[in-house]
Amino acid sequence: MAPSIQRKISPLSPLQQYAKDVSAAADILTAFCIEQGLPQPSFGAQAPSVTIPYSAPAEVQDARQQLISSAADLQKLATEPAEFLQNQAIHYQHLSCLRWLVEFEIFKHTPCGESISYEKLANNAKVPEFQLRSVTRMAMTSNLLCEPTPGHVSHNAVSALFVKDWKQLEWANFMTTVSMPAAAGFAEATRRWGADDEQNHVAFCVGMKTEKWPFEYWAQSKELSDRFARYMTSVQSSHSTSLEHLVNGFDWARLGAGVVVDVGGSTCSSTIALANAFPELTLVTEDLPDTIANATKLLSAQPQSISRRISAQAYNFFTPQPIQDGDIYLFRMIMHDWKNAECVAILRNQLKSLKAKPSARVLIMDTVLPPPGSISSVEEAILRVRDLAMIQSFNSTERDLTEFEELFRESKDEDGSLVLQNVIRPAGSVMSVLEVAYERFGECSIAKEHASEADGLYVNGDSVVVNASTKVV
Ligand SMILES: C[S@@+](CC[C@H](N)C(=O)[O-])C[C@H]1O[C@@H](n2cnc3c(N)ncnc32)[C@H](O)[C@@H]1O
Repeated sequence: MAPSIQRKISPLSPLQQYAKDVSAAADILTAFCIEQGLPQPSFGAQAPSVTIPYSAPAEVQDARQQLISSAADLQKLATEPAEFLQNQAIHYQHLSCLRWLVEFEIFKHTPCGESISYEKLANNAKVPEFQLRSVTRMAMTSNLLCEPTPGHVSHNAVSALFVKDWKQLEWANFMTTVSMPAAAGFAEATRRWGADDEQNHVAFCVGMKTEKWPFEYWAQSKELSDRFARYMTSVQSSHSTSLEHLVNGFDWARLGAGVVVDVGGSTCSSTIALANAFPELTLVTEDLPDTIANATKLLSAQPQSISRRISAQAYNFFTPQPIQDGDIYLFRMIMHDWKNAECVAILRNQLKSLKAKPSARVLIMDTVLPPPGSISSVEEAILRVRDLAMIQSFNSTERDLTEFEELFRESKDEDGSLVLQNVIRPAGSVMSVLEVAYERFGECSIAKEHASEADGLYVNGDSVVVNASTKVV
C-alpha cells in the first residue's frame, strides 16, 4: 500500500488526537468570544478574572473543560517518564513561592497598574532582594505576577486578584499554612497511627504540630474560629463550590413557603443565599454555640427582608433534631467530615423529624467521587484533592455513590430507613446534591418509581442527574 493512502486510513496518533481536540475546543471558545464581543483569553495584565462567563452555554463550557483536559493529557503524553520527578519539583516550589509571597505581603506591596523595581519592592516588604527576585521569577512560571521590563515587577491578572479580593488571599494563606503542612504530614501520620480512630491522629495534627483535632483546634479562640469561618467563606468564593450550585441544584420552589433547616450551617451563607433566591422560604441555621454567636452578628447586618426569615440556633447534630416541622434538613459539606459511624449517628438523629413529616427530606451536598478514570483526569484530580483533604483532617473520606447508599441503609430505625431518591451534580460544581427520604419498611420506594420513568443517567439542563438505581455521577 502506498504510504500516502496508509496515512489517510491510519487512525490519529494519541498526540494528534489530543492536539486535534485542543484545537477544536479552542476554535469554539475563540468564536464565542468574537460573537459575544468578549476579549480573547490572554496572559495580559488587564485580562478579566473570568473571561468565558460561567453562564455561557453548556457547549462553550464543555469546550473549555475539553480544552483543559486534552491539553493536560497532551502535556503528560509529551513528557518522558524520566522527566516525571523534575516536574514534581516545579509543583512544590510553586506552592512554596506562593507561601513566601503571601507571608511577606508581596501582592500588597506591588502597586496596581504600574511596575516596581525589585530593589524598591524588597525595601518596602523588608525582604532580601535576591530572594525576592528568585521567588518572584519562579512564581511567574506559574502565571503569577510578571516582569514587564527587566528588573521591574508588576501584577498580572492572577496576582491582581489577591489584592482585589480578600477571599483569594485568605484562601492562599490557609492553603499554604494549613492544608499544605497537613498534606506534607500525611505519610508521617499514617506511619504513626495507621487508620486509628482517634480524632487527633490525623495528618493535620502532624502538620500543625498540635494534639487538638481540627474542630477543637479552630474552636480554641475567637481569633482561630474567625479565621476558619473566613476560610470557609473564601472557599465558597470559588465557582466550583459556589452557593449558586446549592440554589440551582434542587427544586426549592416546590417547597413554597416551606421550612429549610441547614444543619451545621456555619455563619448562614447557605440560608442567606436561599432566602435571597426564594422569598417564600423560612430558614434556620443550626451549628455549635460559638459559630451561632458569629452567625447571629452576621445575620443582623442583612437587610430585614432576609434576616426576619432566618433564625440561627445552637444545635449539636449528635443529639436528636429539635425541629419537627422542617421540609428540608440540609447537610452541606458535613458528611465528608465524619466517618460512617458518626454520619449514621447524625442521620439517625434526624429520623424522628422525617417521620413526623413524611414529605420532609434530607438533602446532602457533598462531593460524590466518580469511578476512577470515568471523567477527565483534571476534573477527577480536583475531586480527589477534596478526598485527601478529608483523610488528612478527619481520617474521613469523600464517598462514591455506593458508599453513600450504604450509609443511608445503615441509618435505619425499627420502622424504616433512609433511601436515596435523586443525585444532581450542577454543571461546574465539585459537589452533588443527594435527595434522601425516610421510607418505612415494606413501602414501595419512590426511588424505584423514578427508576422506571428514567432508567439511568439523564441530563437535566446543564446538570447530570442520576436516579437512585444508577451508580454513575
Ligand atoms: C465544613 S463546615 C460546613 C459549613 C456549611 N454547611 C457550609 O456549607 O459552608 C462544617 C460545619 O459543621 C459544624 N459542626 C461541627 N460539629 C458540629 C456538631 N457536633 N453539631 C453541629 N455543627 C457542627 C462546624 O461548626 C462547621 O460550621
